[in-house]
Amino acid sequence: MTTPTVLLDDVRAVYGAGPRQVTALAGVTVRFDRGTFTAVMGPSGSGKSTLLHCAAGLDRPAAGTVTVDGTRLDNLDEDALTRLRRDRIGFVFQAFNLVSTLTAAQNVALPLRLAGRRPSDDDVAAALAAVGLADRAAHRPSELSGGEQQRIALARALISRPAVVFADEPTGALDSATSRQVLSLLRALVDEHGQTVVMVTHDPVAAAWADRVVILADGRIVEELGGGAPVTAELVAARTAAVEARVVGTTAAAGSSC
Ligand SMILES: Nc1ncnc2c1ncn2[C@@H]1O[C@H](COP(=O)(O)OP(=O)(O)OP(=O)(O)O)[C@@H](O)[C@H]1O
Repeated sequence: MTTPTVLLDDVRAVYGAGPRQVTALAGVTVRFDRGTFTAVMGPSGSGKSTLLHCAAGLDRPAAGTVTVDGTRLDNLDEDALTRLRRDRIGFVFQAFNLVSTLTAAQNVALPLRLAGRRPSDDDVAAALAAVGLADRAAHRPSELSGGEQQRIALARALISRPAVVFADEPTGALDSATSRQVLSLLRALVDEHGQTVVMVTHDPVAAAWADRVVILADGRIVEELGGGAPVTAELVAARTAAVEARVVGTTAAAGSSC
């Protein structure tokens, strides 16, 4: 059996306290194996971002354990957790992707420099070329489009080779051609470099690039697609719509009993 790159074991996450407490994850157990590409889907509010944040060590779960690359995150203090995130985890998040004062090349080199390893200019140039941005090396993030910024984040993941890349709606703001570019780069991280990718998305077409789709509802995994069988956009759309209908049905039934 392969060792999971990321393992969540009965993870619970809550926000707030008292009557306003919200259970965002109600006991999630899931593994992401090395060299696999998983899409995480589910209705709005189902816990997708919370799952990603817990798995990436950005939030600490209320209960349960998260293991990344063999290290249990609950055993780490904040400094060790920061180092693990920097060294072993790649982020393709729209909110905190790139450092605005650094050029594209400097942003690509940043995680390795912080880890005390200085990538050569050639390595940085090769990573930028791989994402089609060789001619943008000296640009700052504000001088790049949203899609180009996402690709810079991917170039960073190419050069620092983290154990796992977490992507939160990486194609949410992109046109379909740029989306395809970003998704094929994520696919290449898995197929050509044996890396592990976990991507939250609402888009069945994006999810169809993954090997496996995990569907959340109300903080629980309610369905998994893939695992050998092909994941098509049509199948993903049908299954996510069915889950959504069940959630809406449950909410309507709960509402009508008040
Ligand atoms: N900071 C917070 N404070 C209180 N509740 C929160 C907070 N963040 C998320 N929640 C709640 O936790 C639940 C899960 O939220 P989460 O953001 O993980 O869902 P999501 O599936 O990513 O949603 P979306 O698709 O809309 O981004 C929701 O009910 C949400 O309202």
